[in-house]
Amino acid sequence: MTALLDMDRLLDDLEAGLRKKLEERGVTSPALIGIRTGGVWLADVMSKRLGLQEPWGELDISFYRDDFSRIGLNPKVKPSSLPFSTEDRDIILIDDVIMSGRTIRAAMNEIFDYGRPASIILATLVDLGARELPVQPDVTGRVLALQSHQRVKLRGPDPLHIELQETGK
Ligand SMILES: O=P(O)(O)OC[C@H]1O[C@H](OP(=O)(O)OP(=O)(O)O)[C@H](O)[C@@H]1O
Ligand SMILES: O=c1cc[nH]c(=O)[nH]1
Repeated sequence: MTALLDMDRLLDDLEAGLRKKLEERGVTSPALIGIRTGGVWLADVMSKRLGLQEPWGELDISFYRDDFSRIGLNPKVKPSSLPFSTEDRDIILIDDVIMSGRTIRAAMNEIFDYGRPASIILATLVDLGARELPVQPDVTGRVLALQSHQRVKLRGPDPLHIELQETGK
């Protein structure tokens, strides 16, 4: 296990970036959605930091993954829970990590099944690059370049830490 980053600073940077983006876009009443599982604790933390009054939502994108027919359904999958319609809303979509972009592609497909949003701001705590789809975060805490055999796992919120994993490939 390796602590690669100052996690408090990372959260501060993500919050500051989000505040700036919301101001730029003139968004005053965003609806926040976290992607399970890594985006859920982060949605909770950011909702509090941004002082959002409305409950945030959780997306489980398992059914929307592009390899669903290959991997089938994990028994731990729970239905998504959005306590609001996304129709005409300004959405903050949040996740701990972005790499290929496939999770975000799946999340956006699911969001549109709940209604057509007015806009989406994508925020990720860590951006690993190595994109396979043209999906970029609007706000990110830190860009981190890994070697091809490395992966990271973010765990939070208490204690908030990042694990570096060697895949052996
Ligand atoms: O951009 P991508 O290549 O799709 O990778 C990003 C996703 O990978 C991790 O999720 P994971 O599938 O490991 O599940 P978890 O959130 O339950 O840890 C992370 O939390 C992101 O959701
Ligand atoms: O290293 C990685 C790659 C994708 N998603 C993660 O959470 N970590």
